[in-house]
Amino acid sequence: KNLPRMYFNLHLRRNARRLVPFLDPFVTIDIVSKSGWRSDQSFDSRAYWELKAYLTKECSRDSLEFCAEGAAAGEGRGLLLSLREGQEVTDQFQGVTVWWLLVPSPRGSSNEDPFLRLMFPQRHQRLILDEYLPHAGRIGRDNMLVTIDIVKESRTTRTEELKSNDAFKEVKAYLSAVCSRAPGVLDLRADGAVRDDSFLLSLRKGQEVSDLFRDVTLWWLSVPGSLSSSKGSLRLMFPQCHRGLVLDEYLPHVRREGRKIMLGTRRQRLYTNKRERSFGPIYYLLISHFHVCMSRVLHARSDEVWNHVEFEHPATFDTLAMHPAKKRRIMEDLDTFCRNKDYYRRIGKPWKRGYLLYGPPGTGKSTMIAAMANHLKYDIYDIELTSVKSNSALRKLLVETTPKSIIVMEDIDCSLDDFTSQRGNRQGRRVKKIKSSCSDSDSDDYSSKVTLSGLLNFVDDVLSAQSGERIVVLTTNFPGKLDPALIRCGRMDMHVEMSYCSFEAFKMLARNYLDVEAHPLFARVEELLQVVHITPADVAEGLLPSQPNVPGSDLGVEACLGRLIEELNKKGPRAETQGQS
Ligand SMILES: Nc1ncnc2c1ncn2[C@@H]1O[C@H](COP(=O)(O)OP(=O)(O)OP(=O)(O)O)[C@@H](O)[C@H]1O
Repeated sequence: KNLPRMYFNLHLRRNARRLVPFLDPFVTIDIVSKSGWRSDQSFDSRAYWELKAYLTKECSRDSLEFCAEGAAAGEGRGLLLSLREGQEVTDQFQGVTVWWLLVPSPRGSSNEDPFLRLMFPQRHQRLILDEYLPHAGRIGRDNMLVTIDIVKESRTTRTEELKSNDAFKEVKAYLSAVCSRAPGVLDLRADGAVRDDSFLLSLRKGQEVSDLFRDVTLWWLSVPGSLSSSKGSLRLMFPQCHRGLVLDEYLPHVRREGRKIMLGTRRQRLYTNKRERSFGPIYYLLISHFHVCMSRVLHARSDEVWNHVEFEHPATFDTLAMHPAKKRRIMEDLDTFCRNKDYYRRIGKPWKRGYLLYGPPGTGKSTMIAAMANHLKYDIYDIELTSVKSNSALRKLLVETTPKSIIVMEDIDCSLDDFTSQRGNRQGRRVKKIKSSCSDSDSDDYSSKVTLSGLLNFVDDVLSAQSGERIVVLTTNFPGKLDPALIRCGRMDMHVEMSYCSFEAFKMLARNYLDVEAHPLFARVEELLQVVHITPADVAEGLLPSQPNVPGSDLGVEACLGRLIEELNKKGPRAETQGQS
């Protein structure tokens, strides 16, 4: 009985559906990936990529099937989910339903990319064209991926040569920390053991890791280098809507943290300037014949103006024997300098500080420099001025120094052209202690043409123009001989006298060398130190225990103190005038 009614209903519904397009027809818009009047002049259609990014964001809520893209093919997991070819999704806008379809490109078409097809009822045409599409474009734009490549090497503006990029090193160090806490990243490289007991983790080529910053997920990808371009890069990817956050906050944060990690794990270095060699006429003849290739060789060599070794001097402010108040003042001065980057910027002063250390030989000037470097974890650049042939060579040396370094010029009174009378007898003695392991320091030619005015210029101009903090230390045995311009306040901000051994300094040396705080013989030593001038170096020599394996034994201590008292008696009060010329 119901059969005719059922048949009638079905028939009615089917025909009614056929009628709908006539009553309420659909509009179809195809958005292609390339546009242009001619096929050979096509260019990427911005609308296509924006709408694709929009669909990625909006449709990922309900859809169950996706295509994952974002990073270039084969370069990792990617960030953006997108529709599969032939897949259809719906979207709602102000109560209106629209259909999106990713249509494969027709066979034989010049454009191989699929295109996006939008369908909606014609009666909503104005709403869709005037409001929905601009709205979708805006959201899509915000979700398009921005990529930033931090390259391993960059070109210097001065010489246009490739130079390692500091930002790359900092990002790599930062990512090392990210990698070590990312549970999903299972294959890591542990390269560059920077301390005896630690490794720097890094991504393998093509590997990705995500990082979370203020609730925003960002992705890093290690991009291999190519023959034509650089040695590779680290690629940062993030949605466009976070551009401000990434550029203004995240990247500076990455560099800051990376620098901290590098500082905590790196080894300090001691740099010494390479000796410049003079060339004879045959060399110049060769140059004229093989100009192009030789100039390349020379150019490659010209950047290597420094030799370096790892800096492992054990001296610290704890082991440095000097009056405690004076020592504290120097340490506070160094700490204040390091902390006050913003202050220096605010008052328009370059972030550098000069220290003049003066005093007789053996009073601890070199030891003080090593203690400063160890305290601040800075590198040392030791400039042997007598091997620097010209003012321009000195400029190059200073330009190549890095931030967080102490630039040292020892025995400055004997090193400049303006002090020629002194040079011969002082050379050879000066570069001895903290860089004894460096092979390139032997020197037999003292024909430096660095002038005082050149030095003043560079300490002021070159170092002031560089970014990052630098400390300049000059040492001398004869402060009275130095040109006042060189040591005036602003160039040498702090003058530190390294004096003969006081009783306070002696007690520190006794504690370090003999492990004793007090002893009956101390009273005699104190008496003698009031009238005898002896350097800490000589005291240290006297205190070296005769039985090094038993530093605390009474016999050892007694014998050492006795030997020192003998030495002091031998020197006698007349020693007061020595070394003070
Ligand atoms: N104040 C000090 N505290 C601890 N050790 C010292 C001190 N002064 C000197 N010494 C010891 O004496 C040795 C020589 O000292 P140092 O080379 O620092 O003196 P200097 O003033 O730089 O001498 P020069 O003017 O000859 O270069 C050091 O290796 C160190 O062991």
